[in-house]
Amino acid sequence: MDLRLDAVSVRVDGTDLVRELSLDVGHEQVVGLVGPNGSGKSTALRCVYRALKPTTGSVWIGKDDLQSLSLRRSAQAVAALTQESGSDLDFTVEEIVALGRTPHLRGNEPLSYRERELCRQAMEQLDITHLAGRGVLELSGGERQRVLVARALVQEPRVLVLDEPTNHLDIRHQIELLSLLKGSGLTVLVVLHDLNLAAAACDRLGVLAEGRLVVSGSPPEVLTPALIRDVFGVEATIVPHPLTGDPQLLYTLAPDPGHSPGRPPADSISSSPSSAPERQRKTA
Ligand SMILES: Nc1ncnc2c1ncn2[C@@H]1O[C@H](COP(=O)(O)OP(=O)(O)OP(=O)(O)O)[C@@H](O)[C@H]1O
Repeated sequence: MDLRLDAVSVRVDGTDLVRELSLDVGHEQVVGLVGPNGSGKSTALRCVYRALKPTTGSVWIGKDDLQSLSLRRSAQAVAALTQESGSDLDFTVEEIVALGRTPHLRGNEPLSYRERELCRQAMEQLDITHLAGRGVLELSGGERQRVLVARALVQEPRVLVLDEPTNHLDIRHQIELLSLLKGSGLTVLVVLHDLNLAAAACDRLGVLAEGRLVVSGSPPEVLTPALIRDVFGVEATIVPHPLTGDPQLLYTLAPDPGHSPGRPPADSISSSPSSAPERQRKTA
């Protein structure tokens, strides 16, 4: 097991944000953490990249209790792409990507040929080579997100954690990023909101609600209409993807009898004499 959360609880100001969360991520597995807003996903991830210390329970990287590692060793072992990552760094893309090697370097040691090659490959994989000389602060949200993923990859971590990495990405780059994670050979714990992409990209899913793990297992085991209803309060029809067999969720927008898109509200229709027959035809 590369990553193990063992009965992790986080209590802040008397409130339990995460409650006795146990979750394993096997070697080279991609595990998705899903759940409603405020269910504790980011808080759980923070315990893995040491931004938070669990109040009780522990996080294991291989055979090591994370808290027993030096900060340098845990920075070598765990790379994180978070909501806060790199928002204040005024460097070029190339420089930011190279920063991923920092935990492995001593002092001002320059990058080796192999490390420079690693940076080049990561930039190519993330489709940012053409941005190499640009300042990150002038990039779009999606471009910056890809730069940060490249930085995490060059870190060559044992475990990669990502908090909503598809934020800001257009659909092509979402698919490319998740395909990359799936085929990367890295051990990955990733928070995702898009359940269809999560089903396609992840070997296993863990579902959080109110800080507790409700269920974990393969996407077809976990993603059932009953679970989606109970946890998200949403009705979903679930069908197998025609090509891959992965479960895919279909939603219907909540009906609003008074107003449908593209039409004025019902009140304004009924107040207009000329629209009365039209309305009768539609309701017949
Ligand atoms: N430092 C803090 N102090 C107090 N409450 C906090 C703190 N950090 C987070 N919370 C609360 O803990 C709960 C879980 O937050 P968290 O960010 O882990 O949820 P999440 O599942 O990642 O949500 P989202 O999907 O909206 O990103 C939320 O109700 C949040 O308001």
